[in-house]
Amino acid sequence: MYILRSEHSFDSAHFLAGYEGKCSNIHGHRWRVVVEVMEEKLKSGGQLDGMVVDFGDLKNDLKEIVDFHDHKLIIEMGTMKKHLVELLKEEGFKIMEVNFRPTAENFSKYFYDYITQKGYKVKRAEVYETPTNCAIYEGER
Ligand SMILES: Nc1nc2c(c(=O)[nH]1)N=C([C@H](O)[C@H](O)COP(=O)(O)OP(=O)(O)OP(=O)(O)O)CN2
Ligand SMILES: [Zn+2]
Repeated sequence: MYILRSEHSFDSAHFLAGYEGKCSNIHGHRWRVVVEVMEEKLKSGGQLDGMVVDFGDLKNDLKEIVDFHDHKLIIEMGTMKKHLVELLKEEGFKIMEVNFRPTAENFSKYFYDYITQKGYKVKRAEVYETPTNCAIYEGER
């Protein structure tokens, strides 16, 4: 099995509604997203000869989704008063509402699913909240 690894990072704020402790407050991370894609066989012939996929394509696809989250406040839908969210948006703050609790675990599956849907055979996606804390999602294959 051949495995390629690519990574990209984004800076964003979040909070964990219902969490007791400092993470219930809005705070930020430099989120590091690492994905691995795999293939049993390398491409044969042409531009992609001897490759799993072109690193450039994987890098661009990962960057596109990761950059979309950069410098935003990411909140779980329904966990902040609607009018407060609207006011913040009116003030020009970038708020991104997601349908999951924004934990490293949920983000790892979220990025796994996105890259899979882009057509890659994804082995795993890792999301680092801090340099030493990381969640991993691996598909069942
Ligand atoms: N299993 C998980 N546990 C926690 C998650 C998570 O996504 N999955 N997230 C958080 C918070 O987002 C928090 O920001 C992380 O805090 P902490 O582990 O305390 O990390 P710090 O490096 O900021 O801690 P210091 O002690 O301040 O250095 C919590 N748990
Ligand atoms: Zn956090």
